[in-house]
Amino acid sequence: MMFLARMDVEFPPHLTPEQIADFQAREKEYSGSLQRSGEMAGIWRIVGEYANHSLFDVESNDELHAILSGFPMYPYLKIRITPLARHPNSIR
Ligand SMILES: O=C(O)C[C@H]1C=CC(=O)O1
Repeated sequence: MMFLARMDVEFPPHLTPEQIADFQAREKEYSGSLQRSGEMAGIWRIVGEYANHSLFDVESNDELHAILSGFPMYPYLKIRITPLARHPNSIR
C-alpha cells in the first residue's frame, strides 16, 4: 500500500538550538533506516517550507501509523496522509 505523507515541522519556541539539533540528527538516522529498508520510498523538501512530502510503501494502515509515530520529531510534526491507488493510465 502506497501513502503520500505531508509532514510540517513545528518546534515549540522553548526548545534550545542544541535540542533541535539532537532531534534533527535522530530524525535523519531513523529516516535513513526506513529508506534503506524500503518502507520509505522517498522524501522531498517542499520548497520554501520546513515541510516534506514522503512516500511510504507499507503493508497496512497500522504499520504506517507505527512508523510515523516512531519518528523522534513526531510530537512536533503535523502529518497529513493521502492513500494512493494505482492509476489506470499508469504504464508501470
Ligand atoms: O526535515 C523534515 O522534513 C522533517 C523530518 C520528517 C521526516 C524526516 O526525515 O525529516
